[in-house]
Amino acid sequence: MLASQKDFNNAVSQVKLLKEDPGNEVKLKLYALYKQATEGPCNVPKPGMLDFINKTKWDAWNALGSLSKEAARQNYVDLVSRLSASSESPSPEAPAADRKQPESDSLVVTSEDGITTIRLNRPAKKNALTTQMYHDIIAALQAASKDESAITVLTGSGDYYCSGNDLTNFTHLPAGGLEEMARSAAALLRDFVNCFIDFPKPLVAVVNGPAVGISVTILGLFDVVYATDRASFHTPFSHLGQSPEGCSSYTFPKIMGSSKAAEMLLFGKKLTAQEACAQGLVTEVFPDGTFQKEVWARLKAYSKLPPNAMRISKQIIRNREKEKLHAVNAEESSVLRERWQSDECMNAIASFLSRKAKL
Ligand SMILES: CCCC/C=C/CC(=O)SCCNC(=O)CCNC(=O)[C@H](O)C(C)(C)COP(=O)(O)OP(=O)(O)OC[C@H]1O[C@@H](n2cnc3c(N)ncnc32)[C@H](O)[C@@H]1OP(=O)(O)O
Repeated sequence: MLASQKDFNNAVSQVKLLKEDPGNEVKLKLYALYKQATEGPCNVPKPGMLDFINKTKWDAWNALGSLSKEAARQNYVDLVSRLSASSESPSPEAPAADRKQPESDSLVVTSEDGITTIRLNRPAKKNALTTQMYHDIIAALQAASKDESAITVLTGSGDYYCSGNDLTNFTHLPAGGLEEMARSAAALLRDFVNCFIDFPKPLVAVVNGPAVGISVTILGLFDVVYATDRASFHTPFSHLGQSPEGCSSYTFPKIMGSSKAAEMLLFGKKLTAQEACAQGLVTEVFPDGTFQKEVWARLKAYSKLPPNAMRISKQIIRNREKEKLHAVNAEESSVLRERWQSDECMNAIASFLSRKAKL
């Protein structure tokens, strides 16, 4: 559930009461989120090079891209709540007191009205997944599986749902070189996907914009996928010298039939939201203008259903598949470990990073 105008007004007042100065970087972030929440995307001319302070503020606001006013309001409220919590002594009554917050601001986890929302929050990079974000999502899913909420949601901030794996992850070579990088990425991938396979509660994807790579493949492991009509679904693995993950080599043919799955997974055919819905990957498509309102109203109603009944029903649906899914995940991760060390893959990533290639 997104923060209300009242929550936002309270957060604005709370900022003035902070006991510690949060520092310039955080203040800049608060400024940008405030402008986005109250005025929408940056729509004023860029200040001149010498107007250093206003240019820095403009850059911060502009970096939020087309993040919706509602999401900016939510991010502002979350940030203020974290700042307030860290400047006060811990209170045992605090609602999410025992939830370990993600290591970085690139993931925002909130719980309200029976719904835990995990929000990818790197809009300037189209919510591309850094190594830290994979770890944070694993931790967030583990916490959500044990918290009080009935439903868990994954969504994105800004105009993209997620542009997939952050391709710069491959540039941070450890001491053991490429081989070690591929080994640890494969282990991380396997742990990450296992969390989706084993997640015990209803898991819903709120796909707020285009989705690429691993953010598309894991949709086959969600219970329900709602998408804006602006969303698209793209798995360009061959273009990147890579191969499918997220159990998609098994779930996609099962969901959409083998030839439609092959067109996506081998040839990288990008689907519109309507096409993805017709092929069963998406549950329902909503007009972008009413997407957030309609989806959250519906989820709020579903979250009132008896949670144990939903868990047990999910268990019956998923249990007979689990062993197979784990085996598929292990195989896909091990094939990718080899792929990531191939010339095809290295050349594709180098091309993207040198700005020669884009999807
Ligand atoms: C450990 C587990 C590993 C699991 C493996 C998973 C496999 C995959 O997920 S494969 C899919 C990988 N993703 C991509 O190949 C997408 C690459 N990005 C693009 O082609 C384009 O950025 C876009 C089509 C998504 C968007 O294009 P658009 O023109 O609208 O925006 P940009 O100016 O390109 O993007 C803004 C900004 O964000 C950076 N960025 C976007 N996506 C990624 C990404 N996946 N990795 C790294 N960086 C990304 C982009 O470079 C721009 O950055 P700058 O503003 O600094 O230039």
